[in-house]
Amino acid sequence: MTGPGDAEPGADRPVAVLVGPPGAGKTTVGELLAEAFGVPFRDVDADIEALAGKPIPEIFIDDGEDHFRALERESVVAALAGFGGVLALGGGAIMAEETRRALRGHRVVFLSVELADAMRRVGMGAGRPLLELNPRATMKYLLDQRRPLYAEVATVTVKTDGRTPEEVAAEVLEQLNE
Ligand SMILES: Nc1ncnc2c1ncn2[C@@H]1O[C@H](COP(=O)(O)OP(=O)(O)OP(=O)(O)O)[C@@H](O)[C@H]1O
Ligand SMILES: O=C(O)C1=C[C@@H](O)[C@@H](O)[C@H](O)C1
Ligand SMILES: [Mg+2]
Repeated sequence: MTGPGDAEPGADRPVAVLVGPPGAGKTTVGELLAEAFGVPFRDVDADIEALAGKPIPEIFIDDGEDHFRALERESVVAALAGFGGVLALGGGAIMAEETRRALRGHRVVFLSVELADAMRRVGMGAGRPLLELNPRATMKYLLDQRRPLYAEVATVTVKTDGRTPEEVAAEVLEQLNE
């Protein structure tokens, strides 16, 4: 059994790791879950920006996606080993086999979202370099390509379509308690 009362703020592994596509609500729901658990929230996208000293779109422009993915793999491994709160991964982190392997043994929550809600939430993809061009077709491609990988790493899956962040967070807590 797990639950808010069982969270260990000083622990060196995340209470839960959130994965899912852009617009799934990893950051929004992650913050709500951290509050419920009484632990800090951390977003690997923010760790990467701190490591690179610049925002994600600039990393893509200046250094390319391969360099971004290398920083991402490094940041995920560091966070999994040394952070005791709720951790959100970037939408594409699970593309790396190394990262999928590193997630084994962790409580991994897949926040799923289908095309219509994902598009409504990310709009024209501002601040998300992969979605800058043809956002709807790109999102469809990303969802189709990644769905099996999110499912592979997940210990819990929660559908987010048509639900508020609060409803999603409540179901995550319920499923983590089962
Ligand atoms: N369940 C929801 N219902 C409606 N809107 C939502 C929901 N979850 C998140 N949103 C909204 O969708 C947008 C994207 O959410 P958020 O940034 O949390 O997604 P994300 O999974 O962290 O995306 P990214 O991978 O790009 O970081 C935000 O404006 C947020 O307020
Ligand atoms: O879906 C993706 O590949 C990405 C999602 C974001 O969280 C960022 O990690 C970055 O924009 C790449
Ligand atoms: Mg986010």
